[in-house]
Amino acid sequence: MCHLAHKCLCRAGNDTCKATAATCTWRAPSTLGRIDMAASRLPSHEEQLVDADNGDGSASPSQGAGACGGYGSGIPVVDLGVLINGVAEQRLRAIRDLGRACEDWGFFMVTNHGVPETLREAVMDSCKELFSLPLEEKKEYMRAKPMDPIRIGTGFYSVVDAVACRRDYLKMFSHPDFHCPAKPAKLREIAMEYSACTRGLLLELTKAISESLGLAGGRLSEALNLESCFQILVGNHYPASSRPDDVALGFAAHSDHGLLTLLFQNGVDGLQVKHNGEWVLAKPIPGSFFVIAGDQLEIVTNGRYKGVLHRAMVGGEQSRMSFVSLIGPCLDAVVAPLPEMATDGRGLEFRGIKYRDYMQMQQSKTLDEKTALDVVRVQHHIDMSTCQGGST
Ligand SMILES: O=C(O)CCC(=O)C(=O)O
Ligand SMILES: [Fe+2]
Repeated sequence: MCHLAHKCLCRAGNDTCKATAATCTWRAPSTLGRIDMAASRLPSHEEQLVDADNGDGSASPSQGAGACGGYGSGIPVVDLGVLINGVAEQRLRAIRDLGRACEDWGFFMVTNHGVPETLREAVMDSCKELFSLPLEEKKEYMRAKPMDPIRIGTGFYSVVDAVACRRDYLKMFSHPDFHCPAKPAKLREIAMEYSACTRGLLLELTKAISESLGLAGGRLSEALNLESCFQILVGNHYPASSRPDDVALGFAAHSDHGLLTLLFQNGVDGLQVKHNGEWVLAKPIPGSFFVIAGDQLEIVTNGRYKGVLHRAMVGGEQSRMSFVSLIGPCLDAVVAPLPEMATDGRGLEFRGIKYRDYMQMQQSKTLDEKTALDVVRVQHHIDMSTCQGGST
């Protein structure tokens, strides 16, 4: 059980804290070092396949362009410690800032999140070990289909990729049922703990997001049946290139199918987020997480908070890794805009869809920016007879 007096984030989603004393320690972000595993060389699946000559898979130069970001690039920062333990006035301000971050960016960093750096390192490390396994050990999962609970692959979903993406991935469904490859042996326990810990964090954020919309803290959770929320863990590996000027697409522009995505990376940047029509390079505050708003947040809020477009660029001599924990509604929940969100005469922007069906559709489509969301978007026909002339 937790030994700390303050509220343990691992308990946010469950009543029983499963964290050990070692993993439940609240740490200020300033004490957290960055994970630097970039230097060590990890073979890509492609290399493992020993395919004689694969071509270079480079993306067009325009894909490589991206506005430079620093912590100063304006990406909002949310202090979870204040959201959970802050006094009333501080908390209100933090919730208002969180609402603004969701509305203006759909993307922010979270600090004071309570997930121990040792746990982040452990999960990234075991994921790296998995990628290093001989192909023979991974083959079973490389044949998996999008809705299979464990999948290892290359690209987005290789069968439907329109562009070559230099990305190897491991995906595992971790809630309501936990799935994990048998090897490496240590992955199971670590991933289970990471899943519980980050689920608690994401549910706590969801509560605050609900409040930021002027709703009760439990409203989103109740509408999406988050007690049985779907959760997936994804490890991404973007292999290094031998040419330092070789900038390419690691992961094409997309929005995530879920509600909220939590992401951290090894010491190598590459994640870009679309903001005001520009690609902004996301540079993390050491020890922080990125939070990415997903399509289900856009649907349930009737478009007020948008699932943000993001992509990963790769290039240079260091391989990049990122680790994702994503929560979505219960797979059987029909997700539709909350009636409270259809105010100011806008009407409903989306039709309801079962999350399982949405996910299936998104995973089997070619990645083309927002196509999956467009399928459930209601087309409002403009009655031209009521138009008064040109716009301002
Ligand atoms: O690797 C990254 O930074 C992006 C990964 C991502 O967008 C995803 O896994 O959905
Ligand atoms: Fe993503």
